[in-house]
Amino acid sequence: MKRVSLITHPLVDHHLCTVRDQATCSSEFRAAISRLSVLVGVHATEDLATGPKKIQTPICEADCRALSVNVGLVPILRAGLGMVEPLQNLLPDAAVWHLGMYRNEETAEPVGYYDKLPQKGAPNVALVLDPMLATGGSVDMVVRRLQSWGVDEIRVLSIIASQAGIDRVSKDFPDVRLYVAAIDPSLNDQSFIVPGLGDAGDRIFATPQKP
Ligand SMILES: O=P(O)(O)OC[C@H]1O[C@H](OP(=O)(O)OP(=O)(O)O)[C@H](O)[C@@H]1O
Ligand SMILES: O=c1cc[nH]c(=O)[nH]1
Ligand SMILES: [Mg+2]
Repeated sequence: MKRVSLITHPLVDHHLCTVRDQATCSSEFRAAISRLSVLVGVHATEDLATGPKKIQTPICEADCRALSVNVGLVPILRAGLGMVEPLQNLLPDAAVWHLGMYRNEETAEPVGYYDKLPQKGAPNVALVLDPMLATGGSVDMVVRRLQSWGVDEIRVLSIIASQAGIDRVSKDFPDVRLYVAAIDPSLNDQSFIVPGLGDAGDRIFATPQKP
């Protein structure tokens, strides 16, 4: 099983230029995040289980295949919201389970602030959505929560990950698969990804970024 998939595609390269560029406005940033999410999402779903399904076409009966697993989308608020619609377009029947989390600015440790997961009804496969995987602390917390909920298989979809974040999540959760459009080499002293793209949540929602 491949644990970390770096999606390589000319369109990934092209749209990464847009999201990295500090001159990109918020609406163009959202559009590029959406396009990148589709490219990552197609790869992250390419081996989902399917089963046979007979379909009556206008001409005759056809032997088709349909998804046989229950897939849930788990965006990490806020920035993960930018990846929901493109993934819903690929998986129109998927439930969306929101988890709210922000990083403490001094410690970069994640702080949970929204979690309404019910007791039961965990999906077979959860696709965790967050454009940025920096220290890996937020994803670590979310994976633990989803495991305690009873999700069988967890896949993390990010646009930009740091090498340190990937190493941390892979070490802590060898069964969790990661799908990313870019792996950046380092973190700065505020635990922002370098070169990265800045604060994804602020750029998606046009809220002022701290210098
Ligand atoms: O890997 P980590 O070090 O945990 O960092 C990544 C997290 O930080 C960002 O969220 P942020 O705290 O900026 O919240 P926001 O999405 O509301 O802007 C980002 O969207 C991830 O959730
Ligand atoms: O580089 C980073 C790190 C965390 N969150 C972001 O939005 N960007
Ligand atoms: Mg943010």
